Amino acid sequence: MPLKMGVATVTMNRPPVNSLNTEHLETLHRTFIRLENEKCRGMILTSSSPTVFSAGLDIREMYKPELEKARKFWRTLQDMWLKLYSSPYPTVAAINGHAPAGGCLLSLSCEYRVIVPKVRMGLNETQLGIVAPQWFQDCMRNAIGEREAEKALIAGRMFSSEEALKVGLVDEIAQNKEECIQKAEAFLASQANLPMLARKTVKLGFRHQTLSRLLTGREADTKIFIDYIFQPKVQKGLEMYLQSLSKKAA
Ligand SMILES: CCCCCCCCCCCC/C=C/CC(=O)SCCNC(=O)CCNC(=O)[C@H](O)C(C)(C)COP(=O)(O)OP(=O)(O)OC[C@H]1O[C@@H](n2cnc3c(N)ncnc32)[C@H](O)[C@@H]1OP(=O)(O)O
Repeated sequence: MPLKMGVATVTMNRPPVNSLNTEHLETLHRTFIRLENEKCRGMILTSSSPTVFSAGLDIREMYKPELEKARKFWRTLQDMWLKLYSSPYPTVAAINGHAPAGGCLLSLSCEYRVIVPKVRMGLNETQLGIVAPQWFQDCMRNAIGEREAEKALIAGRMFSSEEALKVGLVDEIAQNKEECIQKAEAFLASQANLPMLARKTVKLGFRHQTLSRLLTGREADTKIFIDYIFQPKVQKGLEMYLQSLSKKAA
């Protein structure tokens, strides 16, 4: 996590696809706490993979899990997201590869998004026969508005880079990762002279409702997740999806 002029670049590096397991989520959470403590002036979130930003939640964490491990997984995801979404410093996602589901959530939790061409992003859960949790949905709604979010979530739509720009899911398209980082740095530079306290107060004002909804209902949210994934039909669906992903690799 190099810090240049107080700006940190956080590069996710969990090959092959930066899927989010408990350990990876803990690392991200610790990183966001550290950046806050070190009074970081801005953060760029990106990936070391040339083709994938993040494949979202690690499906193996939800397939035939032990109860306590599944609870810990979900609470760690909540912790990581609460820290990122409420960060006092400006945040940019440099989306240098595909960003389905939880990968899309990570980018939606940043304030500004730059994407490279020919990749896809979106909350595709419906297409997998699972449901994007309420706070995932809220993040999409906050980014693109009620009507477009409803259409996208019902369909589990994956947007191309160009479609994402058109609907406002991302702010800019860059030609490659290098330009993506340059544009991310330019956004952070544009924020640098704003009074930090005023800036973060306005940001939290906009995000307060979405944050409170999860903060006040964390246990209920965890219970919904546990009850949902332990259903036999959901487990069957996850099994088939995992098989289809590894068949693709064979
Ligand atoms: C409103 C009220 C609601 C109430 C109800 C709520 C209830 C809650 C329900 C539960 C919520 C669950 C939320 C889930 C969110 C998620 O994030 S689910 C994850 C969704 N992710 C995906 O669908 C992405 C799947 N992956 C891909 O599409 C592709 O891998 C890729 C486009 C990202 C990259 O493609 P490519 O580079 O060609 O790599 P692959 O060959 O496909 O994969 C390599 C390797 O990685 C494995 N893998 C891929 N993705 C994942 C993953 N997400 N988890 C685990 N593993 C993954 C893949 O199997 C390959 O493994 P092997 O090499 O075969 O071992």
